[in-house]
Amino acid sequence: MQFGEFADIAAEIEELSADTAITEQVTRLFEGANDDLPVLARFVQGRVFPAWSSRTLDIGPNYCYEAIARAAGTNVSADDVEDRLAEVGDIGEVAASYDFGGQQGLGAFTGGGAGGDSGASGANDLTVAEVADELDALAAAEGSGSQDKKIDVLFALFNRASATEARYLARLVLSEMRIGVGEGTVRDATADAFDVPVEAVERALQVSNDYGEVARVAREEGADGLAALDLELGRPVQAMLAQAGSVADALDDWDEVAVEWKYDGARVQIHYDPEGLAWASETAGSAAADASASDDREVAVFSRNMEDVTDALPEIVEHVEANVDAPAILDGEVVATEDGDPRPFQEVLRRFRRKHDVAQAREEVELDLFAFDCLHAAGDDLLRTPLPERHDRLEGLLGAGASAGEASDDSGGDPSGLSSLWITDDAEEIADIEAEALDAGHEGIMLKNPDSTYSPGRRGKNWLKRKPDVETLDLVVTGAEWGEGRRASFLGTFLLSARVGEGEQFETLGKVATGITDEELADLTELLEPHVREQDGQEVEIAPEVVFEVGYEEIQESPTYSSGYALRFPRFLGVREDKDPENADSLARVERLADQQ
Ligand SMILES: Nc1ncnc2c1ncn2[C@@H]1O[C@H](COP(=O)(O)OP(=O)(O)OP(=O)(O)O)[C@@H](O)[C@H]1O
Repeated sequence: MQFGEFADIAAEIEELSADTAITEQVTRLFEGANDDLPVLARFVQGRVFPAWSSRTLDIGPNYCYEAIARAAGTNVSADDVEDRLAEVGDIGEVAASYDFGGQQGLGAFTGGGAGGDSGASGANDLTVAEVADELDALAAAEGSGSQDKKIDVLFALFNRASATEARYLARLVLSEMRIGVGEGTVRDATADAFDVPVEAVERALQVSNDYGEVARVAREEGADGLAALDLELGRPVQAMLAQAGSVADALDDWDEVAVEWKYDGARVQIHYDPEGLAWASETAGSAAADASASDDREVAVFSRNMEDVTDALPEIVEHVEANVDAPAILDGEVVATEDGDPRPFQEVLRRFRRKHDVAQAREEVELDLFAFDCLHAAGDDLLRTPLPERHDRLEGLLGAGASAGEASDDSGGDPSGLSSLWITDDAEEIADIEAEALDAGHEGIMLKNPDSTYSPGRRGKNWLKRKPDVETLDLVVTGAEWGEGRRASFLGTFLLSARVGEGEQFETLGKVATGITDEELADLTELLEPHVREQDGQEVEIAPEVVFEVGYEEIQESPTYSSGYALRFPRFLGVREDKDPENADSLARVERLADQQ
């Protein structure tokens, strides 16, 4: 297909606003695409490379302005281009505003690829394939003088472009296509153009992460071909994502909840094959130049954006080589630690970006892996497998540690890098796990549906990150209960009250027993014992003297307590030593908060 034809269709799509009309246009584009289909499926979204690829053009906007200026003529400078951009705000419009062509520089004839032998504009002879090849060559330029080479390639393309072609070329190069075509449009258009179920396209996209390849397979092999596409070791897939949610949501929706620590680090997807990553050797042609598919590595590590960060994380590579004993795709979090305690997650991101002196960076910032999921184990794709089974396979791969359903340990993981998973329907146990995670310096907990499969790229309801408490309450302790067993000498459960009026009266609204460590229990007992007024069996009445800060998920109307309200899932956050009962939260505030929910 001529690039001009693509540019005309892009211009038509840009004029449309209805999603259905846009999908129809993209469908027509795909139907008439011939060999260019994979490239068009990317270009129309503004992508030059497949979604799984780490490749970028790696050309700064200034170099692009420079190439446009050179193609526009001797009296135009990169600064002029930038000034015009500041005025109109769209690089496509700026590029389209110049009359390109006929600039006889070296670059006009040395595109570095297929388009070398044609000169002046107006010839309208740029093809989609040529543009793709030239951009491939541009991305491959590296080393000294590479920016000049890149400018030459771009100049040669602009020099042959009509105004409409230049508009979409410039936007493509700077990743600013913005014609209203997203991933969903391409998925639907692929299904419509080649008469395959949209679910089949969706699944194929999830496993391959390659819009071009999926469109080609849909056309040539139909639904069966799509069903045959599988995960490839070495080719990253999109990570499953989470929504904000509460323990109440989780317990209301599922019989049991799978609970994990929410580690404070950065997401990684690790591909491992002791025989060498298959995707690296199977990809031929331009894809072989891909940074993530260029050698016979055993381990590849990808960031949440599917950037290849393998070289920046040698200790993770070594860890996987030492601990994993079969081909695998692991999902997890890398955490920066110092003496076992997590450091701010920005330190991990800094390590991800590090290209030079990696050995020194490794000395400065220690990294630990917590693998919490597994998409492939020893030849089996596990996307359709429920979470606890995936976790069992993960445990099998890492060969040690805690397993699904086991009681809490105190590390949230083990030295092999396996993250712990607890399955429970007990809100108190969940709160304890959260308190441990927070104590260990992590972000909190993830709540996952134990029946859920792995859905790449989805921010669904099956993974909930527990919302931090929006509000906390400062409440007065007016009673307590002695603990049991090894906690028998400590006060354990604390009755909480809200203030009425100036603090002469208090009304109860809940009991808190979670979020408190053994050490804190001892301190709280010492603090409260002098205020005990009366004792009846295990229960004691306490004079209103001490104020607790308490988190909760919800305030419910309830006849159980004298205030007429009850806190759902209250958690102890600390003693407000700076507050007297007279400045504790009032029942009026509790009522207001309950109304606002
Ligand atoms: N046990 C875990 N399971 C899943 N994700 C976890 C876990 N521990 C830490 N995480 C991190 O939490 C993120 C889940 O939240 P979300 O999908 O909303 O990503 P996000 O947008 O990066 O959010 P956030 O900024 O809250 O981390 C994951 O991407 C991952 O990096």
